[in-house]
Amino acid sequence: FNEDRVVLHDILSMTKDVVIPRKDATAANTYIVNLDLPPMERWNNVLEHFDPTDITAVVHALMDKFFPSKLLIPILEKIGADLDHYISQPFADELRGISKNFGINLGDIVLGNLVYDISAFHSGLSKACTSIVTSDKMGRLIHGRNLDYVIGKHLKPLTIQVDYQKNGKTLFMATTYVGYIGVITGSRNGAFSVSGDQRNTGQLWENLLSALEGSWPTFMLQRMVLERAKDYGEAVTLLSNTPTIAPVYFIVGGIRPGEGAIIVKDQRNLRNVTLMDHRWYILETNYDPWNTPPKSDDRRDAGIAAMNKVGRENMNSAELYKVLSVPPVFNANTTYTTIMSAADPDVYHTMIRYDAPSN
Ligand SMILES: CCCCCCCCCCCCCCCC(=O)NCCO
Repeated sequence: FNEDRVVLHDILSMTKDVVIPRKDATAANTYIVNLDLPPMERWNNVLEHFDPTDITAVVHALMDKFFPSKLLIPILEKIGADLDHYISQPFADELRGISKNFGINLGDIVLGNLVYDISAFHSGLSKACTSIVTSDKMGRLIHGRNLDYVIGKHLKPLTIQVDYQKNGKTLFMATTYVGYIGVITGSRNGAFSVSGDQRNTGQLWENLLSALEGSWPTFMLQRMVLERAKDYGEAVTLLSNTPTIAPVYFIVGGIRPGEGAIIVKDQRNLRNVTLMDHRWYILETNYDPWNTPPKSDDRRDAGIAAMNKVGRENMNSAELYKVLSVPPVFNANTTYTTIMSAADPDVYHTMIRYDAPSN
């Protein structure tokens, strides 16, 4: 019966008049995280709306993907539970709080939060993600990103916006998956926006050495910078000069014309910074700006073509969303699209891409 269904689906797809119904993209809900609360309590307000077993399922699915040997999982969980060696405060206690208050294995929650740092190195694993900082006709900067990742079917229902507050006021906005306390996408009002794209270079042992030397878990650094940096310049300096466990591309947008940067990082050191300057947009996927992307995964040229087709005169949040919806920039692994502008908090918007093309 299942085989028949697959065949029928294929035939219908080939018939031009028949439209296969697809799910629609859905706006992500926003939850407040109060940074004035003790770290152990900060995430209660979020986690109480979700089923903790969904978070454990995500971690196990990720481990299955990256470390297929089941024997490794309890060992990795044990290493993860020893978190004070590689995670500083308040992050260590936030993770303890999530574990204790919601009955999630501490090793699991730690591993889930370090999955980027133990999987971003030179490997044949699939990659995808696109970040764009662009100016519109008026010179206002808008920052858009697609977060593409494996196991999207588990991650989409856990996609949320977080309003990080201090003294009852928003300090910065972020988009994340429930249980993931680092920031991969975020914007600090009146200051800067930032997104991280995966960079697969170097070897796993370099990540491990970097962790032993006390480097930052990559996306906890992004969150720290959103909490501490007062403006675009300070953000670029901190993101460029702080050692991370894994290599990464940090894409930063500011609030003034020309304030855009692609920061290329090795495990410990800064590799290169490309500034926006007089260009009207910058675009990064998962390849070094000075290299040609592989033919098998050229989201860069597809994105550039889509941006140029819109043109600076017509660029706005809706058009940027459309650019991020052009295949293969938009692909089977796209979990969410966020559009943000540090100059205007009302722009911040995340759509969960239930409408992504299937594999
Ligand atoms: C306990 C937490 C559960 C959720 C874990 C989710 C982990 C998500 C890690 C995402 C890392 C994103 C990297 C940047 C996006 C990108 O470039 N993707 C291409 C690689 O596939």
